[in-house]
Amino acid sequence: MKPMKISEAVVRRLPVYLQVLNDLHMRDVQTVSSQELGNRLDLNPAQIRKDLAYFGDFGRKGIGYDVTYLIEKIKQILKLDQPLNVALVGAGNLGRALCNYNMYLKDNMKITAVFDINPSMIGVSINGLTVLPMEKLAETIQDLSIRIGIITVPAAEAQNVADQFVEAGVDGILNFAPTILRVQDQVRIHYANFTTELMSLAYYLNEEENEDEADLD
Ligand SMILES: NC(=O)c1ccc[n+]([C@@H]2O[C@H](COP(=O)([O-])OP(=O)(O)OC[C@H]3O[C@@H](n4cnc5c(N)ncnc54)[C@H](O)[C@@H]3O)[C@@H](O)[C@H]2O)c1
Repeated sequence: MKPMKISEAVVRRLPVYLQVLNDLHMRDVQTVSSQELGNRLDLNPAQIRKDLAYFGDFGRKGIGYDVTYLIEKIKQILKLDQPLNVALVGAGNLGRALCNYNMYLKDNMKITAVFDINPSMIGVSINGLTVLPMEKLAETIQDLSIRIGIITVPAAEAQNVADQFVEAGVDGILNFAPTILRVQDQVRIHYANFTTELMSLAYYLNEEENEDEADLD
């Protein structure tokens, strides 16, 4: 059977649901209503019911959703019901911070290999991971069945690293470098950008100030 096509907006909301559900699970909460989820996420409960109804009818009227079941179901949909190995290239300031964080082990995602081009970084241990030379990239990606690559190198090097990731066989790239990457259609690229987020936030702050100024007139 062909997998169901889910809208990008829903795919973006599912990890947010998962975070809240994991938090409830840690606190031994067994069931949650769409109303409670809506309050926590500042989302309309009807939107949440609609999103979750996509995948079957798992809410029970008056009782809500079984937290453990919903976690498992969302993980299945996000394909996080099996380990997702991730490689990172660029063990500099940002790369090291991401390795030290090393994500949500409970969600099956893990940075399993780190690479750098700088000889003085090779062999350095970061949170239990040894920095490997770029020559080992293709082999390691194959051996560890790595599906996603993270790029934390300077912008001028990002395309070169993306090409090496694609050549090595990854299916997705998360790029932190401030540059647009060109890759084959079947490889998906997502961008994470702290600076542009701050810039757009600044616009809204100014807008509020402008409104305040207008109120004073
Ligand atoms: N998206 C964000 O929110 C965000 C935030 C901070 C930094 N950044 C970006 O992340 C990138 C890294 O920033 P940083 O402060 O960690 O830089 P950094 O200089 O500390 O680290 C970069 C690392 O990449 C390595 N490198 C360079 N070229 C390489 C190549 N071809 N192959 C493998 N490794 C290579 C370097 O040896 C170095 O260790 C930059 O592009 C920066 O603009 C993005």
